[in-house]
Amino acid sequence: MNSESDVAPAVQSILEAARERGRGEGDDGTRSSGGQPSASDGRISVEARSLPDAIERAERDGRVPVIAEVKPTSPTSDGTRAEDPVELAEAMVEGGASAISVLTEPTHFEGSPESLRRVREAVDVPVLRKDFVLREEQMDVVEADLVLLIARFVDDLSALVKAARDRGFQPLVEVHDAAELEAALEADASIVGVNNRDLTKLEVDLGTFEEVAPAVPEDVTLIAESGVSDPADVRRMREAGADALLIGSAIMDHANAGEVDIAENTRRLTRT
Ligand SMILES: O=C(O)c1ccccc1NCC(=O)[C@H](O)[C@H](O)COP(=O)(O)O
Repeated sequence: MNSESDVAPAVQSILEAARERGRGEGDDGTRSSGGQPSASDGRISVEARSLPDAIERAERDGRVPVIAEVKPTSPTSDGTRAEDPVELAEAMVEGGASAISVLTEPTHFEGSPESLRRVREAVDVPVLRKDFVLREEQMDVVEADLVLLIARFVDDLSALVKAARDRGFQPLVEVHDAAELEAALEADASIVGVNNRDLTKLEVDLGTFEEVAPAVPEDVTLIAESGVSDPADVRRMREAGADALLIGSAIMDHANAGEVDIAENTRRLTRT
C-alpha cells in the first residue's frame, strides 16, 4: 500500500533508517542468523515454532494467549529498560506468555537482531521479529518464527508474504483499517494483527480493533496489537475476537525507574 506521506515524524524517521539498511544486515552492519543453518545463497531458512499451536496450548491451560514484547524503548515510551533481553523474555514466559516479540530496530527502539537470536535460543515459545521490514533481503538478518510485515509500508505485500513463507517464517501482517485488512487477505495472510496505534498521530484507540475485527475471517489468527494496559483491556479485546494480544509497554513498564517484576506484569494479563 506504501502510504507514508502522513505518518508521524518519528515513524518517518524509522522508515528512513529502515530503507538504508543493506542486504542481510542490521543497522549496525551485522548479521546474526544463528540456530538452523541458512541456505548457501545467504537466505535464511528456518523451522518455525507454530504460533497457532502456542495459542491453542495457552487456551488449554486457561491462559490468555499473550505475545509479550521485549521493547527496550520506543518513540512513545517514558524511559528505557536496559535489562538483558534474555532475562526479560524468560520472565515473560514464566508469567505465562505464549510467544515473545523482540524489537530488532536499533535506532528508535534500542533493539538488535542479536537480542532476538539470544532470546530465541533461550526460550522454547515462538519468537516474533518486530521491525520495519520493507524489502525481501531485510528478512535475511536473523532467524525468527514470525516476521512482521506492515501492510501500509510495503510495496508488494503478496510478494513479501511469499518471501517470508519461502524462508519458513510465519508472516504476521499488521493492518490498521478495513482497506489494509483487504490487502492483507488478498495477499493470503493467515495471521493478521490489528494495530490500535495510529501511526499518523501515534495515538492509541482500542476501538480500532473492535471496528476492524468483525471483517476478519474465522480461519485467520487474529492478534490485537498495542495499547492493552490492564486486565479490563485484555477482556475487551478478547470479547471483540482477539485470538491473542501483543503487549509491550504494560509489561515493560518503562516509566518505573525502579526494579520491575516482569513475570508478575505478564501474569496479571495472562491470568485474567
Ligand atoms: O510503540 C511505539 O511508540 C511505536 C511508535 C512508532 C511505531 C511503532 C511503535 N510501536 C510498535 C508496536 O507495534 C508496539 O511495540 C507493539 O504493538 C506493542 O504495543 P504496546 O503494548 O502499546 O507497547
